[in-house]
Amino acid sequence: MSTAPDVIRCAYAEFVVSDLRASRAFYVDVLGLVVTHEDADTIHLRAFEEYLHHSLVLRRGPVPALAVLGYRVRTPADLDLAEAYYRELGVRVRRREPGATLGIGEAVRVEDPLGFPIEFFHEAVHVERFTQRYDTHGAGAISRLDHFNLNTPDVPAARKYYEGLGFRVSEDIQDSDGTVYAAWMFRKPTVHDVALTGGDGPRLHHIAFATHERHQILHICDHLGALRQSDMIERGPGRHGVSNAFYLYLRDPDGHRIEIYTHDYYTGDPDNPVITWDVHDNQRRDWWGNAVVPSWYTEASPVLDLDGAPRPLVARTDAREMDVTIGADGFSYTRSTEFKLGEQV
Ligand SMILES: O=S(=O)(O)c1ccc(O)c(O)c1
Ligand SMILES: [Fe+2]
Repeated sequence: MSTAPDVIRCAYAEFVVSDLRASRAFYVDVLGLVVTHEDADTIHLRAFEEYLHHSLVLRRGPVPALAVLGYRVRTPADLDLAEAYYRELGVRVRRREPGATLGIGEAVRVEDPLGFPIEFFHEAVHVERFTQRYDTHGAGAISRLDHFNLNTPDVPAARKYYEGLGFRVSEDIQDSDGTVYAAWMFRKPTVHDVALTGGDGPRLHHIAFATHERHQILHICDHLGALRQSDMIERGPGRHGVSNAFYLYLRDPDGHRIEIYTHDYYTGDPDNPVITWDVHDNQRRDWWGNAVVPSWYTEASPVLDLDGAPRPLVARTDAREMDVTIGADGFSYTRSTEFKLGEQV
């Protein structure tokens, strides 16, 4: 294989949304993201610690879907490496002129081997960093984009592909037969830039933004309650087993899943130990043993190809986590010698 591009981190996502006004009310008025640019068809948003043009683009369109996930690479020369690397993989590759993505320089956009639309870029417009603009932060201040979570049918194959890009595993979920249900992989020194969640794919399971404090997550819950929009809360708040982050999952007006996630832990040393969880450990997904709602396992956003058409799904053939345990409750244990029957839907 030719040399892979040097990926620094996950950097942005572009969602197609059906009602830009309703999406703006959620992402700006509730989540408090900063508007870098908006027009009749798009809103470009960033979180408070971000100084690149955007980390989320909302684009008005008929079919809510993921349009692209952006990874930042270390140098402009990495774009040539990306182009050669993906052409060698035999997938569709497009070079994009500076500004083809507003605020972003020259880029290479591909349909990766897992079926996801991925954009590699280096140059981007710098905008005001609101890190200490406490005059603008709400009580639910969001600091930055943290990770992507992807539904893909074959987690070991997806792990191998991402290892080829220099990503390392921090944690995973397996069973005693060696079936892998999920894996968390990183380039920046945190638990993940990308998580691979076993399921029919390619689908986007969620993107996550990080806050510094748990109370900021709790405020978002209270804010949604005050708006009588608590139905946007899908799962949590709670404490993850994997990653140890305090978490909340929201569904935006089109159903795109957004996680709000307190900072996890440092993974930057070369000997960072991998944590493997038993799929029957009911503290793996929620440290307090709370069940994972079924929709969290079954629902996700479709993804578009480079022509803007929704990608057909490939069904997972390995065992499904929801079949072997409902979230953190069904047929699982708190202490490995004491199985308990949880509720099964
Ligand atoms: O539910 S898990 O504890 O496995 C989990 C851990 C980290 C995440 O970012 C996530 O979405 C889910
Ligand atoms: Fe997540």
